Amino acid sequence: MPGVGEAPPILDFSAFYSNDASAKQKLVDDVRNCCLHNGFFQITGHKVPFQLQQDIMTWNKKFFALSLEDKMTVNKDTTNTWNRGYELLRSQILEEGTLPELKEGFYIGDEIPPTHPYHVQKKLNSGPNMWPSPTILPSVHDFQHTALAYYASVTDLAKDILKVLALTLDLPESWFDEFATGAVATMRLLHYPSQPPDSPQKLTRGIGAHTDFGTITLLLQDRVAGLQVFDHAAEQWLDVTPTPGAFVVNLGNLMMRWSNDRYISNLHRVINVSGEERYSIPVFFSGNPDFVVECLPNCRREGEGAKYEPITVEKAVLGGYKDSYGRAERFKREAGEGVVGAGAKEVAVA
Ligand SMILES: O=C(O)CCC(=O)C(=O)O
Ligand SMILES: [Fe+2]
Repeated sequence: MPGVGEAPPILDFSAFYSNDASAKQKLVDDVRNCCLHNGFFQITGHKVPFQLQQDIMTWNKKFFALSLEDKMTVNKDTTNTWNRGYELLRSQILEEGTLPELKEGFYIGDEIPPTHPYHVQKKLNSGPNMWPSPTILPSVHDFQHTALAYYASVTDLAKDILKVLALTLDLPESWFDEFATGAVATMRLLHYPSQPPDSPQKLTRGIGAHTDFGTITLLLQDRVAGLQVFDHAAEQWLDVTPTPGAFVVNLGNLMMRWSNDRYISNLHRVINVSGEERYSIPVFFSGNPDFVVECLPNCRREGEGAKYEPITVEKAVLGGYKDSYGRAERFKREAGEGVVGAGAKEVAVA
């Protein structure tokens, strides 16, 4: 169990792929402890190639180095309704009362053609990606290839983590397989400029304190720190220092609900006061949008009932979307800045 005031531990996930039953059991026990404690852990020893992690991070930097005008050609608010493409700096406020967040993003998901039933039926975040044109980005092919290979590799890892989560609940390893088939997941490339020295410390955020809405999130950090996790026992924010090759894994609100609040979806935030640009890539794994989530076995104490009604993944995730963009828009209107971008939506993917 991570002690009070200790950052999420780094667990060696290779035990999951090994034949060493006691090492595997230790991994399961460690993951369970983290899920009960604050819903955060880190993993090394996974199968996502280090080179692929580096390549996608390089693309993250190259994409945000494009001019604003070029990035706006794939603006997510004007080009589509399924949450793909570029998100402007200061579009979101996840923490009420703070300033619009100092981050810009680029949303990528499974390459879903317009004829796919998910797109036709307007399922959660489902449709074609929004890639910059080759005139803007001559090597866009390599960007697509790298991003989709990374997406596939990380969503495979998410499915393996779900197998471990099943074992933590004394369920068969395959318990989440049906839920994970036809799963929707979204990744976002994120760029956090360094906070200007004159910006008010207490109100400035790269991303405000929030919990994620999906099932699990797998986050890759570049070398610049800034992510913090709230430790309720110690009542303090803990730094999650970047470790090369490691993923930060956290449970989202859907997993907390599914486990009858036994497992924790925890508050986290980013504040970048490093003086350097920060880059990160979260992948939010939601699950099959039509799958019905109802209280998992082994998650009720003696005599305790299910706290929540059964709900589809899609409904749970959409219901969790906060009005953070609306909040940022309102803030800007009230500050007399006018609305940036056309019609930002009242939804957030976090
Ligand atoms: O950039 C990070 O380190 C965290 C991002 C995050 O929490 C989110 O996008 O939900
Ligand atoms: Fe998050």
